[in-house]
Amino acid sequence: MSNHSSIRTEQVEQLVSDFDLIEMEAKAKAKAIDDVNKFKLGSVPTVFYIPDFISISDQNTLLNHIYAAPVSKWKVLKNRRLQNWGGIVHEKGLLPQDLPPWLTKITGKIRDETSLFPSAINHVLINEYLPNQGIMPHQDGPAYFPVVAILSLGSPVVMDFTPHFSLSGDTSNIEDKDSIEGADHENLPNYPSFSVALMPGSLLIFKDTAYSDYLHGINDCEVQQYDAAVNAAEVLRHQSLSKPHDEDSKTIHRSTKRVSLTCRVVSKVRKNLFRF
Ligand SMILES: O=C(O)CCC(=O)C(=O)O
Ligand SMILES: [Fe+2]
Repeated sequence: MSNHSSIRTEQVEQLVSDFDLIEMEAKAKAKAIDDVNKFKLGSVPTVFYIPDFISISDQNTLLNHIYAAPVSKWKVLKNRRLQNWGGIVHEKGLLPQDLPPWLTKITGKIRDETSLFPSAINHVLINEYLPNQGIMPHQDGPAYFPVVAILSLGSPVVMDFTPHFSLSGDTSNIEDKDSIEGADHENLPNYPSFSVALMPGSLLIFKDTAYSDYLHGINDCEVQQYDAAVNAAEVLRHQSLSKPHDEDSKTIHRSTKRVSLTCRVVSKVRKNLFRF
């Protein structure tokens, strides 16, 4: 074989292997999308709840890393404590800091197994709540790509979603616009209020309308009703595996701390302090 044709053979082999790789990646992505679609919850686009996303031993390892951080890493707020990882989020973008390996292990798994994020997750907020603490209904800031993944550790809680049209400003898909001027948003059939119970080890992801037209929050009560939760059966399954409970009352007793990891992408990343 001449030199020429062997070079060409190598190029063809390289192309074939590149093509195989692209095909394998596309197949893996399609499979991840198929898999995550099985975990869609409720009627509002789009909420996913993946129970037991990480094992109990991985939950403990994560908690050990979180509590190994220096006390100064905690920012103390009135109703919770939080650690910020990945850098400072400014209006104009992220002043980035590398995530530690114990966090990239989990953010990489979230991205690979869901295929819902456009690029590597580069920001993680860790919130810690005592049993009587919560988070006010809010919408996540505009700096984030509009998909959020929340990994739960420790005590279960109920997260409430309530519609808030004025925040999104996009009412194009609502037929009766006059009706949203009034305060009675919650009765619009396409925008029901709903709750999701967040059990330890689970991953909640929300995007689309659930992200843009809803507020999310956690009540600051030690005892929370979960009968209206769209995944109420999941709580029963989880509780029957652990401790005795009162099935009739459908309540969660928050007996210990809850720790959550809010994982997001800040698309605009600042290269240095003064330029973008
Ligand atoms: O702790 C949670 O589950 C929610 C946290 C949250 O909404 C946020 O950090 O924006
Ligand atoms: Fe939030």
